[in-house]
Amino acid sequence: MLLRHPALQAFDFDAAIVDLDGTMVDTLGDFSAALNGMLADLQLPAIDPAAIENMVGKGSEHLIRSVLAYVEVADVEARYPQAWERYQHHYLAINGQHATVYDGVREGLEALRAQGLRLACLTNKPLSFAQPLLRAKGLDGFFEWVFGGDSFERKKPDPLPLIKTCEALGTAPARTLMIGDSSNDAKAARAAGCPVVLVDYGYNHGEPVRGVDADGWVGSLMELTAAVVPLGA
Ligand SMILES: O=C(O)COP(=O)(O)O
Ligand SMILES: [Mg+2]
Repeated sequence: MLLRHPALQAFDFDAAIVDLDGTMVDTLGDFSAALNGMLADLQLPAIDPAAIENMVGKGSEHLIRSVLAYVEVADVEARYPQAWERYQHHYLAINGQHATVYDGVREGLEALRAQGLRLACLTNKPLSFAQPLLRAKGLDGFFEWVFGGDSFERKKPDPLPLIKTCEALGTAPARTLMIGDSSNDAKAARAAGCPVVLVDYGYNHGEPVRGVDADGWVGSLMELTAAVVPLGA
């Protein structure tokens, strides 16, 4: 664990905004099942989860376009509408079945709530995927707000979704901690003026997460809070 922001060391925040894929839930199995279902329907070759991992993080539209390009579709835009329709069909059918909550997430969220922090979930996933996933994993009750990649005009790494989430929470960005797993979360947080801490186990486009401009890195949400919250005290 490395925390280099004074507010992180004192853990002096009013709220936290938590990313979903790669931070709270390992959804690579879901992505793989839905994308390979889509590819089979389009009579295209299958893709390996290891290749998918590097494409996750910028929302479903970007993911589908990246996968179509990866399997060497000649005209990605021509195939895109059918691909998106098939992807949605498969994703909603399997949502959560091949996904697991990372160790320390539940305990970490409980500790953040015990500190009196307001919590929101902000993901680039479509809201219609995110809400049932959080419910299926028993994580929905932690959050006052859940926003998806289609909740606002622009997605992370644009700061707009973070600014809008702070507005919904009624908290100042400087007192609202972003907890994520990728450069999208960190860039959005920097531009919005939120401190940002990254977990070191998620999806960061195949790049080392410690190379991202952030205020700290942790091995789990529990580790983040255990250092600062006297549990049981
Ligand atoms: O669906 C994605 O692209 C990733 O979503 P995330 O913002 O929860 O990491
Ligand atoms: Mg993520």
